[in-house]
Amino acid sequence: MADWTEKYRPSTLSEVRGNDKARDAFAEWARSWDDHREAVVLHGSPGVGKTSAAHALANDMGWETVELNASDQRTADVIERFAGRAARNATLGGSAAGGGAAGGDTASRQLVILDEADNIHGNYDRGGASAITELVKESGQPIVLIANDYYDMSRGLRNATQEIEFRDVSARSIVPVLRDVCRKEGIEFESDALQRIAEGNRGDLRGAINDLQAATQGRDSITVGDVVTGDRDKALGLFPFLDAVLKEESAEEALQSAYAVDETPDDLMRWLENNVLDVYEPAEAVRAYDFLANADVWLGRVRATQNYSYWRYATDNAAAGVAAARDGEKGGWTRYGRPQFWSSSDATADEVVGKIAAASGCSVATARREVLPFLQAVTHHCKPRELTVAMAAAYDLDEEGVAFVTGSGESTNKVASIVEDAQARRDELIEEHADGAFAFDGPDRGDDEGDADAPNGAARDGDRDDADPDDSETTPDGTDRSDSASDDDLSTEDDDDDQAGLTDFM
Ligand SMILES: Nc1ncnc2c1ncn2[C@@H]1O[C@H](COP(=O)(O)OP(=O)(O)OP(=O)(O)O)[C@@H](O)[C@H]1O
Repeated sequence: MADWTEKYRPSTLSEVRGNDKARDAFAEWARSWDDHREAVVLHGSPGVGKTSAAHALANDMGWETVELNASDQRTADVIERFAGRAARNATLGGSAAGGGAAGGDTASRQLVILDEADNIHGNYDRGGASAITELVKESGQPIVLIANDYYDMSRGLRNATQEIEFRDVSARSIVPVLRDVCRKEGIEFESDALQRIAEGNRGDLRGAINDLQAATQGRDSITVGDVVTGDRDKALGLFPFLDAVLKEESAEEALQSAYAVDETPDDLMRWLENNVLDVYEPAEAVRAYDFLANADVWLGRVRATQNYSYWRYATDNAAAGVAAARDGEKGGWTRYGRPQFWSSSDATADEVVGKIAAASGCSVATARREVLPFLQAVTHHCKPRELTVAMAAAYDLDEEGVAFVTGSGESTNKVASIVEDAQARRDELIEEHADGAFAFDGPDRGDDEGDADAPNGAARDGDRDDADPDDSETTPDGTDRSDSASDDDLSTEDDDDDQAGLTDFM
């Protein structure tokens, strides 16, 4: 069966739902492009229609499109060819003259769509952030950059572009889309079923269409009872629980909420662990991680003894403890992330802690209890990226390992590119230190005191690997130093955006 999200992808901007203001601003950007000639960034959560809007706009304008992954090393070359200086006075797509800066034949323009603009990096990629920034500035063709996290983009790139935010699509806007799809597919529906799907997807229209397709597979009607009671529904019950613990309730109330959720303490702990950093201030998070570590100890005892009465101590720590770690109540809305390391967690965890222990010269138990939680905290969701690369290189982690430690999706480009860079980094170091130092530990950089203070080999390696931009002066790796110096997009200031207080951990 065809994928409905593709089948029903909007073909014109007017079909893009739920972001009217953004849509109008985007159309205006295109209409006035000749006057400003700036690229634009569309940013917002996954599945809210950014990429669809870009294609729909091109369609409305009669422009061709070329879609590239911004983090791909080859992208800078491709843009240079299509839209860089060389293309300023030429028309893309083969016609002889007209489009771009030189001519008035706007219909012959080519819209360059750069996906994953928040995932470009400058240190290891030749075609990294600064190359893209230069090309974006000089482009002879309109460029749309797509990003989930605007502030993950380099400052240089942000300064060189206009910005339009796509907000999460409200359930009110999602329901009519689902209704249209049902009508076109000849499916009878109960409105409440569509409403439930819309609410369950918290702003993600793509997710809602996927759920509708899954729930109606092989049938010609849908009722509330048919709405999937699988994973997504379970997560629904968890969101209020996460709000209760991380934002609203006292320790005692949070404990009662934990008993009311139909999940094991292991799962509750993973959900909390995966989301606490998105809500708590650093000092609160430190306290919360202490409680989560205690909960983990009790869960270990349950596993070892099969005595399930210990579960309550795990829950006490995970729910009441984490709630008690918070200073007062919190407001706002948080997009809670599902722990990604669900099924493979045990085998992967064993492999990862084994590698950490081997590389750091500590015991597996210490690696599991002390080093792993530390790494999970400082590379949460792969941020900061450089530190995550350094960690993956230090422990030779594969994609599964990086996903496990960081809580990011294993199949994402982000994780794949981190593993790729880590491998390149290992290769570089092996080459550099081939003179008798195949071990990953590189030459002493002359700050033995710092190393001696580091809690273990892991922190030392991460430190040495240029993870902290402030260290660039003392890093022995000349190549990297000059790279980052010439890369104005990775300014220390920028990195500091994400790394406040990081050095405290190291
Ligand atoms: N605002 C919207 N209006 C109509 N359809 C939408 C909208 N947002 C998403 N969709 C549906 O979801 C699918 C995926 O959306 P799209 O790829 O544009 O999202 P995105 O915001 O670019 O997500 P990502 O950041 O993951 O690339 C589309 O093909 C379309 O079927």
